[in-house]
Amino acid sequence: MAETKDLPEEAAIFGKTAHQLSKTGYGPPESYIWTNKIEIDAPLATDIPVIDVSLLASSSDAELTALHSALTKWGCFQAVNHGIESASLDEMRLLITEFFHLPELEKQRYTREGNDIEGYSSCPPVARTQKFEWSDRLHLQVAPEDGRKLKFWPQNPEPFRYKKNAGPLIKLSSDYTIDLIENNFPCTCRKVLEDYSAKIRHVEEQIFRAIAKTLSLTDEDCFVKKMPTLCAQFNYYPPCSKHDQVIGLRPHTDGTGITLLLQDSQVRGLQILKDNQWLSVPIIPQALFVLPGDQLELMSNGIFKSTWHRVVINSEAERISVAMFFFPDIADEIGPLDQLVDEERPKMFNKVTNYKGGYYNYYHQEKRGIDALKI
Ligand SMILES: O=C(O)CCC(=O)C(=O)O
Ligand SMILES: [Fe+2]
Repeated sequence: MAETKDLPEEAAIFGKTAHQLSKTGYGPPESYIWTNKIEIDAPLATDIPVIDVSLLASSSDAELTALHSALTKWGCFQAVNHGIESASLDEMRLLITEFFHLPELEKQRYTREGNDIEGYSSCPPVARTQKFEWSDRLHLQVAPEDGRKLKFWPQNPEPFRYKKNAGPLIKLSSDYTIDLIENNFPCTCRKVLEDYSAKIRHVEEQIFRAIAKTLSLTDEDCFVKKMPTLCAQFNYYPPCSKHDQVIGLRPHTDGTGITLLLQDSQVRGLQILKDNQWLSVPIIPQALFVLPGDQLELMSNGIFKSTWHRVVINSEAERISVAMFFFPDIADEIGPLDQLVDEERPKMFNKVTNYKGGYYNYYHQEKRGIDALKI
């Protein structure tokens, strides 16, 4: 990429998103430059466990053992055979790409307000004490339905569907008409997200039931029942000429029960921290990358740990991802499950309500709120 000049700081940060900055032709402003070295080319974690969700659902002992081992040794896994067709995954990816390529004014209709988590923005809520991240995001609560803030749900990009079974996906505007005729409703961007959310909920339930089984819990639905809240976060990482000096997402663990992540199908960027080393997560286009969050660590009384991860930037190519976050209700008191506390494993954490509410305070400091709950 051509040499870039540095952009004057004030002009650079005033109301601009990472996407806008990437298009100026200047280098990233000072407030985006990280002083510590970022290993762009971290070794590829080729042996991240791959778990077959269909085998979990049929209670295969071998797969349940593999799941338990994946969660304790790696703290993450690639979920395959989860039942969501590749066309749906690609539809979601394309939808997100198209959203972030809408004119800035159009996207700004969905701008996040104040310290609200939901909406479109180039930074998460709460005062920033650290460097900015080279990414833009759209965060939406999907469930419970009565908590949706539809004003943040994009009406654009234009409704679309894709021609399936025709080699590479081709966007066909006429498919919209077909969809209208066949299904008698318009296939809006909202509808695509709703469809995807229903499918991903099903996957989450199968994974959580299997997790309960690996812990020999009496109630297989104990995690499922505790996670009524589903939020979608669409991430957009523009390319950056100084990609080894900026970060897409700072090191963090998710504040969720569990996160089901759809990665970009071509551009890598996600890294996990394993044994104090950053490793790059390979892309399996049809897989969902599963990360246990802080609240699973809490409920499992520390048997499973939330995993540190971050996102690095590519010098030439943009990257997108779709994170589906499953949370407990903020009014629900969350703590270690009784069945997982005994003399050998005494209670490790105090109970908490609204863990999510305090999450970003810790996030900006690269800390975990759960550590403050340790007994
Ligand atoms: O973009 C990615 O691969 C990871 C996104 C992520 O960690 C998040 O949204 O919390
Ligand atoms: Fe994350």
